[in-house]
Amino acid sequence: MVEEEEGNVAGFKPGHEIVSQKATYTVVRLLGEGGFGAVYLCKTNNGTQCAMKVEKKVEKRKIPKLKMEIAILKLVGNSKHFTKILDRGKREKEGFFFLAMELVGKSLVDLKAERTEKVFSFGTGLGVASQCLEAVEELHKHGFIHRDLKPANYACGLDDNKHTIYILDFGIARKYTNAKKEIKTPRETVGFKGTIRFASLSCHRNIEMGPKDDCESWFYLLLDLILVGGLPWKLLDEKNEVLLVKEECRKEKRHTLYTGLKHTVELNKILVYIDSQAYQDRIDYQFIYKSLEEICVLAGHDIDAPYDWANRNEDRALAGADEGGLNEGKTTSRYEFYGILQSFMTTNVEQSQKMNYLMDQIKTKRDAKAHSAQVQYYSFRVMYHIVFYRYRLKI
Ligand SMILES: Nc1ncnc2c1ncn2[C@@H]1O[C@H](COP(=O)(O)OP(=O)(O)OP(=O)(O)O)[C@@H](O)[C@H]1O
Repeated sequence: MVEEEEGNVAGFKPGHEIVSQKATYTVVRLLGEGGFGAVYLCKTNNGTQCAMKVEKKVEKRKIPKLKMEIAILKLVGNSKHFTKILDRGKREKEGFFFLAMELVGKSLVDLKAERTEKVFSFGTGLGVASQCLEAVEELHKHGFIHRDLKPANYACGLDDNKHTIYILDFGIARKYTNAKKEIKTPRETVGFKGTIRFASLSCHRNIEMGPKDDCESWFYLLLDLILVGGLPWKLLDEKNEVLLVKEECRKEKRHTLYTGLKHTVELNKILVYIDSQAYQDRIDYQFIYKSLEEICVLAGHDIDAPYDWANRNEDRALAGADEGGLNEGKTTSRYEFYGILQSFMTTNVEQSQKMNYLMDQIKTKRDAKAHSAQVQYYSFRVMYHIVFYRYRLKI
């Protein structure tokens, strides 16, 4: 995410207790870290598990990001695609805010990375994307835009909810309507918010974002779920270079958006519709759902069929979450090391994918010299993190 990066709370070790008026939460392990905090798998005193998001109190940040998350989760209530709030509060002395919420499963990035092809099957991709949009529609209905839609910010549910997709992380969401439910007057210029790969054209151009910009990011997300080669700007990191490719994909290079995909004419109609919308426009979500369904039918799939991961039993949140993780001493360090390593690998799945891509290029002898330098760079980064954490934890 491109924004200020500080205030992480990633220091809780397995066994650490967070006490609230409602319950005592024992940290089992780190689930992930983001720009503003960390998320832990916790156990309550009655044995139930939950996800605990923690944000360090930072003087500079007058309104904690968690406040926005809590406000949104409260607003949407029991909506299908949102995690339920279990507890929330502030630990004044330790200087952090927390939000205990319903535990969900793996993120779409993790689920995709588990597949040999590194993308979902066409049917799963379209079905999942349709649910992702339902979540966004709900958010828009309540007057908020997300501004950071990407596969990492969606996850599948656990157990009976494996077929449900949840939207996560409202840290940079923004209210786009006023108290009278009217659309706010757009600001003259705005700073870049979100993630370069999934950012809308307006976001790149510092233009006020509305619901249609979430939809544009959602469309990139849909392609990211099913495109074997990834989005055309996948290997670029520089904001302006990415914008240039996104613009080209609206003109002479439109076909490069759909390399290897079927039913591209129908898919492209969705993007044409999204691109035709303006900041203040009301989105016709039904048109998009119907289009996705029709594309599925054309491709011989059922949009509601079980997803690619339906028959897998293990869940990331629960894997390795046994009592051993709470032991003292060396075992604790080892678990912590695995937790950190896992979280590093999770947050760097994109880099791993980049490495895989580069390795393929080398195998096919395309520009081998340049690519092997990049592979060396990424391998070095992974090795550095492993050595650094082993040294820090003395294991
Ligand atoms: N309810 C949950 N259950 C299980 N895992 C979760 C839950 N909420 C978040 N996570 C995981 O925790 C990690 C960090 O979550 P999240 O993106 O919400 O944090 P963040 O600090 O707001 O990050 P960002 O930098 O994107 O703002 C992700 O890997 C996510 O999948």
